[in-house]
Amino acid sequence: MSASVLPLRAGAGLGAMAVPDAGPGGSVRTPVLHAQALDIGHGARRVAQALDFTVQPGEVLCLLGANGSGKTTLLRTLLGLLAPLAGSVRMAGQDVAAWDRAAFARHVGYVPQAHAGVFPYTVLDVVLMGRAARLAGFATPAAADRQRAVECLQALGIAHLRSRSYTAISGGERQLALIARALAQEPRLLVMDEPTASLDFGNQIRVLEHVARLRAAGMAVLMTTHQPEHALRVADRIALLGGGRLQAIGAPRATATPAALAHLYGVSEQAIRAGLGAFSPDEDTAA
Ligand SMILES: Nc1ncnc2c1ncn2[C@@H]1O[C@H](COP(=O)(O)OP(=O)(O)OP(=O)(O)O)[C@@H](O)[C@H]1O
Repeated sequence: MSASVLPLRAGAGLGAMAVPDAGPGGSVRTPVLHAQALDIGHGARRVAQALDFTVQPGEVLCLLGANGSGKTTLLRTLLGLLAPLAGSVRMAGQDVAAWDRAAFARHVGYVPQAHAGVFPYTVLDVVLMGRAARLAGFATPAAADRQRAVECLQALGIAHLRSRSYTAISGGERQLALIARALAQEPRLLVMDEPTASLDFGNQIRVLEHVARLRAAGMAVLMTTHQPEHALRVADRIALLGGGRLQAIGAPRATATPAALAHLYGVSEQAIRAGLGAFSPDEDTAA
């Protein structure tokens, strides 16, 4: 993968109705995302309730939770794809439901869990779709957009796949293509649902390294993962979702303690420590 950081454009979101909020360091900034008293679920079925948290500019927030705890339901609610059962979601200070969808697509990029896809677009075409949010009306992508899409493919180490059909590449390659597509949007906030789930060890590390670079370039990232060691590696803050509540949110090593993870996943602390190995947080030195 290229070591280059994809530059972000300033002012991609809406600044109107911005609500200052205390971030992880206690500083007052306008959150990229702010969930307040949020209840989530499907139809009448409540999956989690009373969720309160922010994502700050340039912050990586990792969401951990057991299977079925509601991580995907939460992400889909934050993105306006599911209606909140109660409470609100604000992006850059404005309620998600009130955003113009084109402006929203410039503010937020979404990397869903990789799916097979139906239409045999080339990988480059799939990534170019990420540029659509930045094109006026029905304008077709310009050479600069194609160049940008290729740069995103290069950044994820899959430029060699550009002419291949999206339906005829592996699940891990599709995952990387979806990340490249979201990067091509140049969003202020990147929301990723288990981005490393189907990747080999090398690509998992590359994606985590890329998350760190995006953060350094000022992009906020909200991602779910089933691997606490990944969260401990890249997160500024970790949130634990379980039992229908946000059980904790805060600094990685103070939040994802063996005791908290044992409670979250329903296994022993000893098993957690063994599973985390060198990543096991030392609670005596937790920040
Ligand atoms: N479309 C749906 N309709 C009704 N219930 C759903 C729907 N999708 C998910 N659920 C239920 O909502 C709950 C939360 O599911 P969700 O997919 O958000 O969990 P998750 O934490 O992302 O799980 P995993 O880690 O297994 O991906 C589960 O009980 C699930 O069965």
